Amino acid sequence: MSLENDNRRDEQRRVDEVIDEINKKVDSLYSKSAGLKENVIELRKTFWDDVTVNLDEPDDVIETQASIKQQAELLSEIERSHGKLGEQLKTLMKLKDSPYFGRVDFVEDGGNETDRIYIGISSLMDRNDENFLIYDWRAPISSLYYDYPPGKAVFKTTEAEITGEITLKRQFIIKQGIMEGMFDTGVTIVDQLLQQALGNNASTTMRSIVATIQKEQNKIIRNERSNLLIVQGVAGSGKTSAALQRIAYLMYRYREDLNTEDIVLFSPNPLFTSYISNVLPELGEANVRQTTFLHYLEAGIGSSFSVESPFEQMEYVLTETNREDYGIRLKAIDYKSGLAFKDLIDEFVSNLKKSSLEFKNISFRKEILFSKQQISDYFYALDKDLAIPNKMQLVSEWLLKELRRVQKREEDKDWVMEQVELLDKEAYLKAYHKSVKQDDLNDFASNMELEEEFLRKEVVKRVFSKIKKRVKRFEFVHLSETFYKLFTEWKPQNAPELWKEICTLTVKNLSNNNLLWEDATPYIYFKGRLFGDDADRSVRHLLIDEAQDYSAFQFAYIKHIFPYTKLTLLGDINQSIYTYATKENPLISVDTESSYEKITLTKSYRSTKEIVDFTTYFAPGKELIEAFNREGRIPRLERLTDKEALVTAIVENMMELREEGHETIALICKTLEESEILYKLLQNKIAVKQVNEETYSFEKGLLVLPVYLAKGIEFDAVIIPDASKEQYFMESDRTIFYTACTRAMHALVMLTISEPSPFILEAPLNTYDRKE
Ligand SMILES: Nc1ncnc2c1ncn2[C@@H]1O[C@H](COP(=O)(O)OP(=O)(O)OP(=O)(O)O)[C@@H](O)[C@H]1O
Repeated sequence: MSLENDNRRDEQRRVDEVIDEINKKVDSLYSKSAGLKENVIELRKTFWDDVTVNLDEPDDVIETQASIKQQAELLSEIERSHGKLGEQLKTLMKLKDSPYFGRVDFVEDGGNETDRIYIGISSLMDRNDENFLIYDWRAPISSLYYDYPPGKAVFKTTEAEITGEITLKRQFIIKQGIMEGMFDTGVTIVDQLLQQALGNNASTTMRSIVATIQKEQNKIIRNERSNLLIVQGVAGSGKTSAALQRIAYLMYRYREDLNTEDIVLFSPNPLFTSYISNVLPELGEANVRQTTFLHYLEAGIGSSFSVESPFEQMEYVLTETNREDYGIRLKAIDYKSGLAFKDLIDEFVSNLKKSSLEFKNISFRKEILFSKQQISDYFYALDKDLAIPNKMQLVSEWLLKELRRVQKREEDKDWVMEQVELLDKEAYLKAYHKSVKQDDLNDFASNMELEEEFLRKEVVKRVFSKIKKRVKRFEFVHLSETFYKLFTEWKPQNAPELWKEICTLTVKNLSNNNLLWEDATPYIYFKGRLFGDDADRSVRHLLIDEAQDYSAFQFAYIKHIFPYTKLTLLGDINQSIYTYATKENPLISVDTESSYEKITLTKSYRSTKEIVDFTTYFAPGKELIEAFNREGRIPRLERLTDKEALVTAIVENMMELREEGHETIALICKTLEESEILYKLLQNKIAVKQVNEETYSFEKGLLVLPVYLAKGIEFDAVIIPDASKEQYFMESDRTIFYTACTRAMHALVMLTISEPSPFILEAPLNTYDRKE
């Protein structure tokens, strides 16, 4: 006991010393930063003093511009340095609160000195910049902490592999500079700390997990060699957490040449985007580009169509079962999600080389400058062996040349003078200077003529620049009309079953400017095949969360447009709520040609042992699911007599859960429709908030939402308001029900008026409580 006390005292002393150092660094940064701030203020005040302004002669104008540029660059350089100091200060303030969370004592083979390695969210050197007081958790040496228990261990630096022995492994809980807990550990990361972290209430934003990263998760975070990294992890195994720490790791490892814009994260919905938005800033990193796949596609599709969201498609599949064309739509979704449809599009595109491309007239002031027929003739007269995108380029160049000719002709027309009057002051000034410069020997009258000529040119140039821009974007092609032909005139060789009916349905939607979700990726793929190089070279790393919900076509498209990007796919095949995704999904099978690495996570950290044990019985896949040993109350199934009793039961359960200390309680429904009906029933009885596709963040309390919007998110307690046989019965409902149940951290309550879902009955009676 006394040794333990001594150790603790020593460690607290070290914490105090490190905080002392931090304080000194903070003071020195403050004075530097104050100096820079003064510089900025001073420079802003005296900005114009050091600029030589002279606009008399053209040379003087150039000199003036250079002088302004120089001064502005100086100012922005100082401002940048000021910003960097600000970031350093922020990190130091975080370290001051909790300088580190772990320590490993390491003796390198062949040496006899023990290195004490303290690990925190950022590195800190001593005052002479000689020794590390704290190592960044991402430093190569820190992996010892995550990967090994005491004993033989090894870590890799960029140059070598260092072997040795860990003689001590210690974890700390330090808050506001005070050591609140300290554990020496034999296993990788001691359960006690993880227990504490997981026992907390759910939060409306996700937390970072640096102090308790598990060995398997560390493999994902630090993986550098794979171009395609696939992570299959059971519900709550820390896939999203690992993805975010991985981003932070990459930002650190490649800090010299990786910017936040080089990394993109596709998340399932905007609510989720806001849910995870805190993690990277918490780790001292700027947020990367986070978007949804829908958003990404919409940007490329433009305004010609309104694009159905994956959730609208889901809602249709779940609720519109009585629609006449329901069966056809399911067939269409199934077919268009697969690679056979991609091949069909390729076949159609090669057909377009011969005929059938639709073009648009290029008109100007109600006059057709180039008719669609003219453009088509030009296109089809080009060398047959050229690829379509090359031909598009040639057509565009031809049109631009022709447009320059028309532009010249238009300059003398009457309409131009009317427009000249509407020009801004700047254009007049420019024209004046040009006319003076060009002929200063002329008399005043001829200067006026020159000026008018310039102004006319300016007007026509402005108008034509818009047309030229559109030509450069190949807008002379009627893309939607050509796509439309895929489903109308064209007769494919390998048409799928019910192709005619699928076409009728597609045409109906396209004619109403609706692009169904299953058509969105094919459409943009088709666009790329016609217009060419659509590869996105700006993205170095793309991470896709909830990857099980992407179709084979979508994956193929992603690989096609990000050919040079390293991909990390994270998902759980047990949670594929879109049935088509289970086919040809890389989480299950990847073609053997491509090199990839797969990491499987089997331990679930989110839910209590009771919830994991119960849900494992009806998990759709056969993967091993291990519960983390954290106890809670047993899941409960309540059978009620009618709607009124159901509402009462929701209110009562809610009160009870609140009393138990749960703060975020979610009523998870199968569909949006169900959640809207329930919301109306509850609205006047209890404070409840509805979450829909437009919800961008949520607060603590009682929420009602459909399961597909709860994806990736967790709550203290989950109530399934209709866990009946009618609601969750078909095999395709299994993943939905499983996903809903696994959102719960501490408590799960299922309510039903009629017979309970057969999935619940697959679990033995001792894994849940039944209240009749
Ligand atoms: N190593 C860890 N230390 C502490 N908490 C962890 C750890 N790993 C996971 N967790 C916690 O477990 C919960 C689930 O993690 P996360 O959401 O990342 O899992 P997931 O695999 O993405 O889940 P799902 O697929 O069900 O959405 C989170 O609260 C997360 O903070």
